[in-house]
Amino acid sequence: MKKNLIAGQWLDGVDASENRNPANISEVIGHYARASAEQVDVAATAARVALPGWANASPQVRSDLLEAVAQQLLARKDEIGTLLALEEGKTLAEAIGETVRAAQIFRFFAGEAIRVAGDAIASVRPDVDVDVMREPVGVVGLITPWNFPIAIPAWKIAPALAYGNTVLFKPADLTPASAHVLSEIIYDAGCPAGVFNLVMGQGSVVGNAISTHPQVDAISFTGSVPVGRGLAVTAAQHMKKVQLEMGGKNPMVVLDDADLDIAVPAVLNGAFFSTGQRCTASSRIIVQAGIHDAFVDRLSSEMKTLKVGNPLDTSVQIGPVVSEKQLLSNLDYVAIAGAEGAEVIGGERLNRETEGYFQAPAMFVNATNEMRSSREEIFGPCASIIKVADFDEALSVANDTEFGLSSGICTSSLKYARAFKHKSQAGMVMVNLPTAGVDYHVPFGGRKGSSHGSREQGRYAVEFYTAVKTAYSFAG
Ligand SMILES: NC(=O)C1=CN([C@@H]2O[C@H](COP(=O)(O)OP(=O)(O)OC[C@H]3O[C@@H](n4cnc5c(N)ncnc54)[C@H](OP(=O)(O)O)[C@@H]3O)[C@@H](O)[C@H]2O)C=CC1
Ligand SMILES: O=C(O)CCC(=O)C(=O)O
Repeated sequence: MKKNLIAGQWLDGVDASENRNPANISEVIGHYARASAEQVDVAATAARVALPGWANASPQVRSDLLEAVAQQLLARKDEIGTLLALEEGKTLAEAIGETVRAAQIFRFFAGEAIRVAGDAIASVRPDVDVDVMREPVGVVGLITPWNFPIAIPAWKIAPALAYGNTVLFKPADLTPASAHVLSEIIYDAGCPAGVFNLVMGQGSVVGNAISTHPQVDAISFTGSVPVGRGLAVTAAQHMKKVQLEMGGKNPMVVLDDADLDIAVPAVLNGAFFSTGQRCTASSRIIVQAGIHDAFVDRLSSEMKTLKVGNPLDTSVQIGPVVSEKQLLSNLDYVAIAGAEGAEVIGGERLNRETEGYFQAPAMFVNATNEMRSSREEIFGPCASIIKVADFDEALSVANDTEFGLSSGICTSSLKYARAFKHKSQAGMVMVNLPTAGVDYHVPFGGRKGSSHGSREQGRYAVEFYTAVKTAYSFAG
């Protein structure tokens, strides 16, 4: 049984989750303690008690801790990547890559910890100095999803600790193993008791207890739109700072002048890699009429060659869907797209040597942007192909969505690339690149229904994880 870390102690929970391999559902990866609301209370109190010590610790101490975590993640990337692939189902290469990305994030924020800066601004009054300073927000609750079970925790925990906050971390109940290893590494690196608390368990119990706890000052969440919206309301009721990263229905535009050698791999990657389980996945492929048929032919023939199977087999390109619930939901959307009049290519459940949640990638050709399958986030390896007449229609369809996380365009025209970068209503815009797969050191986030609050990652994370104080002093 893997335990929670509360107030510096590894503690049992009230019950436990059973973590199973989605590529081989008879294989149990481990049992993970689920905390109670009372244990969340103990963790929150410990985080509050630990806050002054950590907030006032030398930035070098915080930096050294984060660097030690980065080094351990790098040293153990193959072992952790294997565990991650086993519990979440992404391929070994993707899982090791995600572990390295987590290490790079910790290393980046090890640097940021010693670069916290303010402003000295001239006062409008004589002999008065004005200093704008950044202080920790306080106790932060970090609630993360299953699809990036080590990178998303890393991009919340590392800035939280770098800027002097104390942490309550709740990973997804479905994928606690990578989060648990990361927590052990943070503990072993010498993090003081109460500064970092791991509280595993279900969202309805542990997540709810964190988001309503009076000692928690701020909540950073990544996950679904309904839960995110609920957290925004709860945060407002409790006057907590909140940051939400939610869904996407990300468009990839392919213009007549696109290079198919760039566009097809970009769409294969953006739509189907990581089994389509990325909030940045390309799920609406908006293709200009002149290139449409050639693009669809080539995409469908290359899609059919993608090898779906056990993520530990290094020749496999697409691992299983994460859970039975998610697979059934994906299969429903495949049926919906067909019933709505799209021509469905692929998308069926697949049998492999072991019993798992395997699904063939799917294209919904001749889709329209009005179809449910083009409007709702599926979160599986499924992409609608929508034909348009010209750039203006492509842009209008791309922006016609409640979401606004990432978007992309494949074109050889500087004019259209530039126009798309400026007019796309998304937080992240890609030119001749997949909509998914972002750098770790630049801002991450979206607009409209995709995100709420300030940006994550890179130097922009300082906005969420610090509070600004303006200090006036009279020296006359
Ligand atoms: N934008 C993104 O990056 C992601 C989007 N999604 C979208 O969400 C859908 C469902 O995925 P899922 O993981 O179930 O997403 P959820 O939003 O349900 O879960 C995300 C996190 O929030 C927790 N949570 C759930 N309910 C509450 C609550 N009431 N209060 C506080 N925390 C809560 C979850 O806990 P628990 O683990 O117990 O459920 C998990 O840790 C996907 O199909 C996809 O559309 C999913 C993952 C990432
Ligand atoms: O595309 C990426 O690299 C990140 C995607 C992501 O953060 C997510 O799906 O939650």
